[in-house]
Amino acid sequence: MIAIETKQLKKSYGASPIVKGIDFIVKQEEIFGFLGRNGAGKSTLINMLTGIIQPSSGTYSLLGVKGPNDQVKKRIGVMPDYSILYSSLTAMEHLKYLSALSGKSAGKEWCMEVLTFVGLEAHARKKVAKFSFGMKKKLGIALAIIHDPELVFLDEPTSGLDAESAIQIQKLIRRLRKRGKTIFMTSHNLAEVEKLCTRIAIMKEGKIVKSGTMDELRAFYRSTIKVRIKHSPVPASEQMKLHQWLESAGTDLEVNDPYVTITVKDENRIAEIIRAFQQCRADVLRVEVEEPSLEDIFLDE
Ligand SMILES: Nc1ncnc2c1ncn2[C@@H]1O[C@H](COP(=O)(O)OP(=O)(O)OP(=O)(O)O)[C@@H](O)[C@H]1O
Repeated sequence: MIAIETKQLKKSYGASPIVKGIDFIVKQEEIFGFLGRNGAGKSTLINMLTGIIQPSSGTYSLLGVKGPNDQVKKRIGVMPDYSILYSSLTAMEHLKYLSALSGKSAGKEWCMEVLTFVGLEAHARKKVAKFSFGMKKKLGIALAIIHDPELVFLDEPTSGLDAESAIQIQKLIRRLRKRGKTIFMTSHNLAEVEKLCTRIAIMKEGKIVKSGTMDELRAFYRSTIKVRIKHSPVPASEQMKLHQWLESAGTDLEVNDPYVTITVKDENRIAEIIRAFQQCRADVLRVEVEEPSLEDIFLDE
């Protein structure tokens, strides 16, 4: 079954478009990561999918049901912002009271099982006032799964955490998947989604600029090769011809004598470029090839 499907989902505030027509599909039991910088529109998207805000246009469905839909809401879990936690309540009280509020009161045993799952079993009776930030995030995940949902939304589950706590949360997310849950998470940490997610979408300024498995994204980026060539002077009579040829051979052409920089999609092009210089009676003195990292491309996109 398809866990999430959106079609041209949009959200504007006044005249400002924030999410600009998003189409994607998340299959069941995936950990799908939405990666984007601050302000890309990730939280706005999650808030639309979880029914907190209404889309301006477009449609979405969750677990095969067109949203927003109260019945399907019971089958999804949303990690709350830690600021909604009550400092005077214990972890156990949070689970009991908040599950009662949502209409399906959780028993003590089940609450304990969920707290054990997130690693808070020893802190069940501790007041949240005494919780570290990482413990609050774990309690947030516990609250998201207390009603045993099929699909779990986690908005920046590890942001602000130290490395060790982030790893604990990442392990927790993997274990959720092993239990058959579908996870939709946002992050601005490329290394994190690379380790954790089965597929990712890169979001920039309200649009998806690329999506796929990490292997697919890497393959795409590997096919982008930046070549820098140092050459001997090109005879004036040949310069125009060479320039025109180079323009057709790749993109981002920069000519800065004695260097030419060009981006090509296929490494066979490099040999052709060298031959083109020779045919124009110039020698290639040096070739430097740079394959950009995913991080470079992501930041440049
Ligand atoms: N209620 C609102 N009214 C007006 N603008 C808003 C509102 N909510 C969000 N925005 C704007 O929408 C843009 C996207 O915000 P959003 O929180 O979705 O981004 P994000 O990718 O989740 O970023 P972050 O990682 O910082 O949370 C921002 O420019 C934000 O100021």
